[in-house]
Amino acid sequence: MITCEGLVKIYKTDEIEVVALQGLNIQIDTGELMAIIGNSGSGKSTLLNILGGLDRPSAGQVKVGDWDLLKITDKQLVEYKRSTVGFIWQNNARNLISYLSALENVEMPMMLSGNYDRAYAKQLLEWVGLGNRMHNRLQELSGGEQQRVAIAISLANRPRLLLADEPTGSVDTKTADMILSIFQRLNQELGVTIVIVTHDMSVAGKVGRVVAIRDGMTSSEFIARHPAVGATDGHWPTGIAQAHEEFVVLDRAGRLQVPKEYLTALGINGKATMEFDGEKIMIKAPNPNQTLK
Ligand SMILES: Nc1ncnc2c1ncn2[C@@H]1O[C@H](COP(=O)(O)OP(=O)(O)OP(=O)(O)O)[C@@H](O)[C@H]1O
Repeated sequence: MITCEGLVKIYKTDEIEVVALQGLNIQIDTGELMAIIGNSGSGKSTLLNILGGLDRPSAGQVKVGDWDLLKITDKQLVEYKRSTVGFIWQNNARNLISYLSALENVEMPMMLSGNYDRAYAKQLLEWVGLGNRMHNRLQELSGGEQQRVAIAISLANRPRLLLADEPTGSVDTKTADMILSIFQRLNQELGVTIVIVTHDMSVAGKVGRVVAIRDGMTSSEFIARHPAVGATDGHWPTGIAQAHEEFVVLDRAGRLQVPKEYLTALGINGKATMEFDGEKIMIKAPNPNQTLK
């Protein structure tokens, strides 16, 4: 469903240029429930904003279904955002209108897009476990309940792709678990492709695949060994290691990212030696006794 190849995003502010994505590659299949994990500033939100049509890429390839987000016109982008993609943010205030009821909030995007469907709006609120609170005003709901309303809203226009930026960032563990269960159900029952961006390692154990981003590039990938097994201890890498197998990501040119800790531990800086013994490849610090002549 999603293909990014050599994706680049450069932010230009006055004289400073920030390269937020530097040739990122990622492939996400239709029907996946996956997470993108990375430290602050690694480029996660930038990627999500590009996939959501909120920001434009600088270069590279980015396709979502039939849409080419590099070449898309502004008019097509409006249509893309309305028809294909739903968004959930950590701070749900920007999705919600506090003086309207939960139901009215879900109906609002339906009205704006001309697809008003009260029965579906109610069904969505049932799905997120708010069947008995749908007539309450938003301001009468807790933060966790509001976040669940935001999930219902994001699905109002029946998007095929749901993008969630730190959806569990401002809720307690119990609510976070509930939100992730809702995602699992929506993914299984509606077949919505769901991409979650987070630095919350406990999310990792509850999705099929985790892609780690470092410095604006995909670095490694964790695939669930058994989709039903979820790490609940929230620890990285132990929790994810139990449920997932780790792979390093290689781009088409054969480039990979070696974790900084490994390089530091081996004192590798700038140059390394590489050996292939027929089965494995070994990267070592250059031998200081071997000087180039
Ligand atoms: N609008 C912008 N203008 C300039 N630089 C930006 C802008 N948005 C993001 N950046 C920079 O791009 C880099 C990647 O930012 P991004 O928000 O994508 O990271 P992130 O992984 O989502 O971080 P966090 O977890 O803290 O949200 C950072 O260095 C950030 O400062």
